[in-house]
Amino acid sequence: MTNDALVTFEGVVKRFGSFVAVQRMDFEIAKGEFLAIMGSSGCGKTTTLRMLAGLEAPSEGVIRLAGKPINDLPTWSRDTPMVWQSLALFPFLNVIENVEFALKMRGVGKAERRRRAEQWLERMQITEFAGRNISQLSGGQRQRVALARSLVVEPEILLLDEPLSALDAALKVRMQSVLKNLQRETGITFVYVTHSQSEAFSMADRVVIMSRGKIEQIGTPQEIYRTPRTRFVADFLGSSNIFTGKVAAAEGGIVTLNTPAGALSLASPDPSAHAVVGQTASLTVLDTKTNLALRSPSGRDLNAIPVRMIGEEFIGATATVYLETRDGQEIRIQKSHEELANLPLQIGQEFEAYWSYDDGHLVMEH
Ligand SMILES: Nc1ncnc2c1ncn2[C@@H]1O[C@H](COP(=O)(O)OP(=O)(O)OP(=O)(O)O)[C@@H](O)[C@H]1O
Repeated sequence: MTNDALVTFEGVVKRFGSFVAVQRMDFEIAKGEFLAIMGSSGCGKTTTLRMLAGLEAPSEGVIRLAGKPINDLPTWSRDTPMVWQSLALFPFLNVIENVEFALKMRGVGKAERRRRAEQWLERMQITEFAGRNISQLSGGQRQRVALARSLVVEPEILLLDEPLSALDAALKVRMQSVLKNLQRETGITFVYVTHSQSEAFSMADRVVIMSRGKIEQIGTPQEIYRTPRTRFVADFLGSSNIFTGKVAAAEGGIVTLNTPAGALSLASPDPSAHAVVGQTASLTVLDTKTNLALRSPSGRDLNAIPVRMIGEEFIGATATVYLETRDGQEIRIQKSHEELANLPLQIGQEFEAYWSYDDGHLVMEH
């Protein structure tokens, strides 16, 4: 365990009967870190959080909090305070009483409770609603009351399970910055389960990507986005074009794959890259790094493949152009409107899609 680890999962497995919901997890959460856990439905995110909260006991392995095993310790009897944010607000208490509630349960005196609750209402900019009933609040206001109620006890860890899922898009974005600032200011460790890539990637210091009870990758948003470790991660993020084939050559820092779209190469920055000739691998290239031209571009160290346009989509300042390779694979490019201004974007138009060897990333099949 490293010195700044607040939580460690050591060989943690969770079974429900014969079903394995979480397979051997080994990872650490640093003190003060904002960690997001993502993955498709049913991959074990909530189960992982519930084990951390003490709501489920691991079937195998050890979970440590500040060095001490907590496998069988209920949440309330731990030295390190941890709160579960998704508990519903009490409808029979008003806003400030909801926020005071946890302090009351901890035996904090009336005047002190009120003072601390008021501070948190102010911090969350909900002072004006102090006397209102919960039913008289909007979704975003309720969410802020719930956060104030969780944070007023100054926990060391806050566990959040899809806290923004019920909010509309604009409010979600606002709440993301509220949450991120709050986490930064308080230094409280946040463990945040979400389906939303934009939430995870905009707020978290590190992201865990899970699939079928297993950690596929854990890293900073940048690392995961640029260098997905597995094909699953690249597919799941949906921001790369992926070409799968067999390794045809791997020398001089260049790896070449034979794919149905043609021979494609990439510069492998890691000299010990584990590319083995004959093995199945994928080349991933971000859709923002894939370019489009009418004619095959000249230049060294470029991959170019013939494609035909099959659709386009405009969202805000960027456009996504959908294309099909000669072997029928769909790929995508994402660019600003200016970057595409000189191209005849019409369904059926033939183009060359191209990108630099340096923008390719190798994913070996495991
Ligand atoms: N108490 C339980 N008994 C049996 N199976 C369970 C139990 N709790 C969870 N599971 C199963 O374990 C798997 C992981 O569930 P979990 O709730 O952790 O997934 P999740 O990643 O949070 O999914 P979602 O994103 O849909 O909330 C699922 O297949 C689920 O059906």
